[in-house]
Amino acid sequence: MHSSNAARAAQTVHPVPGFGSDEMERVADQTLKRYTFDGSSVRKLGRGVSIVWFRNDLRILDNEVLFKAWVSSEAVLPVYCVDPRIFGTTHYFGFPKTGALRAQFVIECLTDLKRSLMKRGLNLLIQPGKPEQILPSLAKAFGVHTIYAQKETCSEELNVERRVSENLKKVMLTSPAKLELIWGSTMYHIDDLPFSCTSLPDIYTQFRKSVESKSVIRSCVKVSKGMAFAGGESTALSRVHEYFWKKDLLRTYKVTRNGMLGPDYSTKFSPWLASGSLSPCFVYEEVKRYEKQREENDSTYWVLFELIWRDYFRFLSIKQGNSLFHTGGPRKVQTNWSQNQTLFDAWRDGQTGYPLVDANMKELLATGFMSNRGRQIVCSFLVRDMGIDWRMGAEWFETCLLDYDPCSNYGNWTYGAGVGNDPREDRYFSIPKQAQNYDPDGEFVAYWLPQLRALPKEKRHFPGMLYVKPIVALKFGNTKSTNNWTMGSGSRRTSTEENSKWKRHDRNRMQ
Ligand SMILES: Cc1cc2nc3c(=O)[nH]c(=O)nc-3n(C[C@H](O)[C@H](O)[C@H](O)COP(=O)(O)OP(=O)(O)OC[C@H]3O[C@@H](n4cnc5c(N)ncnc54)[C@H](O)[C@@H]3O)c2cc1C
Ligand SMILES: Nc1ncnc2c1ncn2[C@@H]1O[C@H](COP(=O)(O)OP(=O)(O)OP(=O)(O)O)[C@@H](O)[C@H]1O
Repeated sequence: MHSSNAARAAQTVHPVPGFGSDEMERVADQTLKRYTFDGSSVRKLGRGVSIVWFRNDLRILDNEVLFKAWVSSEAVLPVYCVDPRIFGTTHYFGFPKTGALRAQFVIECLTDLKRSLMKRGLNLLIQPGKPEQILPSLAKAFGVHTIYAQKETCSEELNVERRVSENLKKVMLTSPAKLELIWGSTMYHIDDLPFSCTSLPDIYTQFRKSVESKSVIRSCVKVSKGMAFAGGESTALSRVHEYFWKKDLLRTYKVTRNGMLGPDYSTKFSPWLASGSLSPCFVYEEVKRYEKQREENDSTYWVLFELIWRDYFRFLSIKQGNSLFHTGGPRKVQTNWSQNQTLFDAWRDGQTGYPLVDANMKELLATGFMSNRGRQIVCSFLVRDMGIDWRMGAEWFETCLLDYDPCSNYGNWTYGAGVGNDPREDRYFSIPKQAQNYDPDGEFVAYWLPQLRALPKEKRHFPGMLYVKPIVALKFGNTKSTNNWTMGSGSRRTSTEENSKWKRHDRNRMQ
């Protein structure tokens, strides 16, 4: 981002959570106190040294990896590897694999984690390099018996896990350290699913109903005072406190969640969930506590409903393997996507001529975040109105999103592109309808495109000559293309799209 843009963005973004550092620390300490016990009920049988390899689980609260390491050894070495591959490029289109904003967010997570660990007499070794090189040599140097880490599911991460194991055997010939991978990251534990991941239902609703009726969400793992961890996830815990308790927004989540502007229409938990600074089981327990103490309604349930989507995409990544990243998706749908660079650049830079799309893309660039509504709109616009290869959009999201997670990102993109596992998904988001329903006064677009603020509200979404010319015509709209781009050049058509009328596409409401 240019520095002038950055300065402008800094003035227009809301801090989430909106707490000062004192309040944040108080909330984090109080929350962790509730999740702390004296350790007397856990027998610490372990001997020797173990490594905790932190990956996407940058927290203390409800961290089973940390807990297992603690009970199974006398000394614990926490390590985070700054893998140079995450600063490489995305697979097909060569975007930066990690955009600057997510890199900054992860640095903040690490700083906080290190600070909390140090408060309690542990340290976090943050080492640049590949895990398969760093971990075996540390394991050898310290005579480590086990490396504990959270299990991942996508091939890049699985390859790293495999290489770590292989190198442990090479480097420690006589008694190699074990790599013990522990499930985490979802609300429903993989071992508690009523089916194996290979027979995961292809329809979300079937998955949800089945886990809701047959599985139980495990209690959070309690941290121990003896182990003396606390507070690394201060901002995450503060945000939960702020959203649920202080601002009392959980009560109305279901009616506000489709908003796009400001910090409070939705929880904004996703960056912390993705980096693992926040446990979804902790969020579940907080929802239950809120329901007991304040109110139980559709909104309180709906946060869990959304978290079950998150779980679903994680489990799907196991079932689908690399087909999740392939152009035809898990259903191997044959489509002639365009990779027209001019169209793609206009989308990426927020220069399409459609303020609703452009404002969302500017928000993504400036903040690393975009609302769920916005993501669905820009995804539909890219794949349906522009006919561009959905993987270009997905890889750009991979670069930019603070909450980037391969399963949720590629899972949602395959759905949006109509190549996901649910054959009923074929969704077109009409820009005029979305604008009318979700930004009727043009407040969102005027926020990110200040030049539109001077216009009357009803003109902000279709400012005509006063704004960038629309780069393509809408498939089901009445806006004329101004650069002679026609449906044939780079657009894709499927018979279902041609036949479908605009319908309400809120996936969640449809089910
Ligand atoms: C094209 C596209 C790409 C996406 N990429 C990602 C991604 O890389 N990482 C990511 O975490 N989410 C992704 N999402 C899902 C969703 O947009 C974000 O999780 C949500 O906007 C985050 O804001 P929030 O925390 O305020 O959500 P809330 O509305 O407050 O929801 C609470 C939590 O539920 C989960 N959740 C909500 N919606 C979804 C969903 N559709 N799929 C999976 N989990 C969901 C998230 O963990 C979220 O934090 C994507 C959605 C689309 C349409
Ligand atoms: N965590 C991840 N984040 C992003 N992409 C991932 C992740 N894990 C795996 N992938 C992607 O999955 C794909 C790997 O699948 P596969 O091994 O079939 O690829 P490939 O043979 O290189 O792909 P293709 O045959 O399509 O060129 C790659 O696109 C890889 O980048």
